[in-house]
Amino acid sequence: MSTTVIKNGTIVTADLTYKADVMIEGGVITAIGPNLVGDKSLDATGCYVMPGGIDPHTHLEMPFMGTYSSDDFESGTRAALSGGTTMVIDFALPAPGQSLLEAISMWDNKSTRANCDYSFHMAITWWGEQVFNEMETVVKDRGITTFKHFMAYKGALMVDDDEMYSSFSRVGELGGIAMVHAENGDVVAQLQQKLLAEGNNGPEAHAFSRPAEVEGEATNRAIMIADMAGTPLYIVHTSCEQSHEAIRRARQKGMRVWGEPLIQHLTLDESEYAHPDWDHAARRVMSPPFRDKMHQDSLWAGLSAGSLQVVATDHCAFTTEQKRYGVGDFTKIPNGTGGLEDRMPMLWTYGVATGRLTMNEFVAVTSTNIAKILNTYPKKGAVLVGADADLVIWDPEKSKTISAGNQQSAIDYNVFEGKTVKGLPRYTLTRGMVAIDDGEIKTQEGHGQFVKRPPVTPINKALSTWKELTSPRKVERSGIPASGV
Ligand SMILES: NC(=O)NCCC(=O)O
Ligand SMILES: [Zn+2]
Ligand SMILES: [Zn+2]
Repeated sequence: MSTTVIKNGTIVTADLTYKADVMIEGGVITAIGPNLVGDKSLDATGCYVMPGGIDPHTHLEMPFMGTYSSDDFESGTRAALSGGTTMVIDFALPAPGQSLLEAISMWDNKSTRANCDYSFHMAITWWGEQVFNEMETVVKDRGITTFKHFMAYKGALMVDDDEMYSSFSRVGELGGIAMVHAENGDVVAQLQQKLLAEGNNGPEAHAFSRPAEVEGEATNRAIMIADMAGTPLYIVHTSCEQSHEAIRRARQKGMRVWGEPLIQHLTLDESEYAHPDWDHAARRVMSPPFRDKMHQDSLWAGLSAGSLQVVATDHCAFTTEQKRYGVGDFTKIPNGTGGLEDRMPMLWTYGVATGRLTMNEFVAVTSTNIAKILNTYPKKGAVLVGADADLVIWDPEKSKTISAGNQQSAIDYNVFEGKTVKGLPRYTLTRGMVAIDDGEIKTQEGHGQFVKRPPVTPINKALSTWKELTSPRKVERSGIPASGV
């Protein structure tokens, strides 16, 4: 088997920065050290050699709001690799009433085209004995250990507290992790109707219908339900201080909860919805909506303080034509934005270059933390001997201005249009294969493999041990008096 050596670079991991070469053979890292010699070499002079990004939140070719998201596993993972991301985790989404296993086989079919490795989360969109039973197969046979619950999208995907508690309890029993889209869907539905009745039907009303309070309330509720059910909880797209505050407070009390801000919420704000061009505003409609500077500062602070752990995209891209389904009624605008290609360069530019994050924190929040949470570390998220050679050779001097005209995503606009980023991949490697070569796309459709993830992480073990130790105990009494009646 031939060997490749990445030469003259500086390795940056979540905890170390040092100069060394990296040897790759058969898709894995086989040596790290000075002066390595291989059959081929990649020059990393002036670059950082980092674990490829892992985006734990994508929706590729997902049926949603009467249409399908426009990036599929081919274009989506091509966009990912182009921006230095080497693994995505997508959501297998059963229609209410549909078998979980049937939904997974639909996702299996779509994902055969992936250019990089991937895994799935399972969405719980309804509850019943069948779901309860199938969850075991999902975890044990399919290696899918994370279960997402939508607290919003009333009448479609939303589950109620009763269903969440039942499902969370089952997730805990199986050694999995519960996830939530935390917004109070009942309140959102009422606000939407009120706004429409008042004639507020433009895309800006989407943001009015989803204030930070609906997110904060739902986040806190999900955390308390998960703690009572004894399962670790991952909050997707944490967008505001109210939600961050609930996560921070719970973590300080020893509860097992993680928060995931998106690159969009960190760098784009609510003024986008006030844009005079309907299309501009509608293209940025997503849930939760973009917030103001106070919320953005809270998210950035959470990443550096460690109260928020992961930066994702929630990549769910719709074309302008699809967004126009909602002309005259903002509730019909398909919710979602793109970001797969831009997450890493945007976070580097607005995070590392501004001093909000160290390079090591950048690696932690784009790759290593989520690899650990999802129990796929150190196969993924690491520069270590034995790890998959999912690597990005990051050139801090390379820059570009983001434009839909030269992006990989299939849609006709980019929410970051016009932003200049400095810090881009010189090479992106997926299991040792060079997929991005100094801007040239060399991806290989179908190269991506499904990554199974074992249940019962160290966090699951610790939580279940603690819950068992502190569970209610019957008081054994010797002399119980006769009943008084
Ligand atoms: N976030 C969003 O608006 N669309 C994708 C589906 C979801 O994650 O809620
Ligand atoms: Zn969501
Ligand atoms: Zn999502």
